[in-house]
Amino acid sequence: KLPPGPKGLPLIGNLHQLGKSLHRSFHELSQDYGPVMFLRLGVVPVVVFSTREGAEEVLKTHDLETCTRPKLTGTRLFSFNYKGIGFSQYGDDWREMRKLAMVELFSTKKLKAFRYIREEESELLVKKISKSAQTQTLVDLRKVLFSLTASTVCRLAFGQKFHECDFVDMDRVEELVLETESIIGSFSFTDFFPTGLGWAIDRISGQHSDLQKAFARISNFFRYVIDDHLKTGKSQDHSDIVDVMLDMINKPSEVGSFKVTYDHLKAVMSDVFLAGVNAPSITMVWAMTELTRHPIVMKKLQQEIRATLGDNKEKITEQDLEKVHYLKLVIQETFRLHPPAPLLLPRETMADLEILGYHIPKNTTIQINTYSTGRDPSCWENPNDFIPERFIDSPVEYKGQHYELLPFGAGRRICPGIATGMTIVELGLLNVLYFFDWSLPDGMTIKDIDMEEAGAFVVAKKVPLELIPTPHHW
Ligand code: HEM
Repeated sequence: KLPPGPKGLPLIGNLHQLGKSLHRSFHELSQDYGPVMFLRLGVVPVVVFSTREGAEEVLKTHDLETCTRPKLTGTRLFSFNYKGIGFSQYGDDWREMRKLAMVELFSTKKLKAFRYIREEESELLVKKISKSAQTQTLVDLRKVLFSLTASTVCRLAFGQKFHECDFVDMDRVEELVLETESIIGSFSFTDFFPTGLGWAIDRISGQHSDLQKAFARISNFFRYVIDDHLKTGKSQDHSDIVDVMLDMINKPSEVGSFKVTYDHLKAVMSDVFLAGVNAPSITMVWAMTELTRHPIVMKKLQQEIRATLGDNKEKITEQDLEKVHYLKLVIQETFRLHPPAPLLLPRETMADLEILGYHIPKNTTIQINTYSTGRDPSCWENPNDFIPERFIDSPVEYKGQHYELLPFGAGRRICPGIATGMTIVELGLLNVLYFFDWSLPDGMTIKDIDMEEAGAFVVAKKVPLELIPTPHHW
């Protein structure tokens, strides 16, 4: 007994029923076909789960059988043949690289040690915005917040200060991340049609050459970072994960143990670059968008922040984050309505399974639609409204234990960058909201704020959020 789903056409299955935005198409179809839905994308069977119960069954009860990733043309290329974390199948490469990143990048020790990097980068953000504030010019929040995350994450992981480095400029980095995410998120027909046919369509449509070009550009960028490490020895700031992996490549340990290669190194760089840079900045932009649309919430939040932290502080530190409770509720509510990766990353079943009374065959792609769970009226009162107060006295958190709110996923493949990502988001927003008051440009009202989304597996606000900053006078 397969789950119900829309009737497909020969060869293409249900592909014609999906729009550009997969999570929205799945959401709409699930209103007709129910919370567990079966589709066929070309030859690939897909089951979509749209409720808390479904997400919990998959990610908690069947964690081990559903924790591999499907093999796709784009993900194979950008994970250097599945040598990294995010796109790799469950197995030795994934396990070893995730373990290494947990120690060298995400451990509590590293989080504490790298605090000064996040604080310095946030101070730079304030300086940058202050310049626009003096002249009362518009700030494109996407640009400045992307620059904050990109420079923080790349400095943490690659030891590279991008503002001082001669082989990269921030606009190029943004272009590179967005181009790569968009090309990975677009369909390769090779993955959905019988071998020869899909292969031919991808060559005629240009998909194959677009993938190769984007891959060449990103590989080139990684090559620069690696060469720079080899040339200068240990990096400017600290010994980073690139240094550690280069050591492992050059001095392999005892026979029989796991052998780290350049492909592992580039795949981990690709993970950090693609998974770590965009999601925090997208979250901050959505939070600022919702706050601008809800001036009462903005006012309450800024009053709480300023009353708690006191007047005329010169600098925000990470210790301040523990004191600003309402900011955390605002971020949770932002995640509920705007999860940056609404379908998480796709999973694949490693065995035939029985889930919620349905048969799910081995090698089926599993999609968890957190866009739907975040708007499920059986979990949330007035689900379409932005109400951070709903989390006061609520046990629900974002860390993968509450299946109605899963911005970072859950289970074995949960995001390992939760703590890093959350600190960047909290610190960035706290700086932006403590030091500045924000207004819409002349002639624009709240109603004019466009809420359209863009992106395939990472979904951002499509139209830039441009606001005027004014320094706060105490
Ligand atoms: C607001 C910030 C972030 C959000 C919302 C976010 C969200 C996610 C989500 C939804 C997944 C898929 C989880 C699943 O399939 O269950 C994921 C995976 C991942 N994220 Fe994050 N992420 C964030 C920040 C970061 C940062 C800063 C890094 C690294 C510097 C990072 C590295 C990764 C990696 C490596 C994976 C793959 C995990 C695996 O497959 O084992 N993320 N993230």
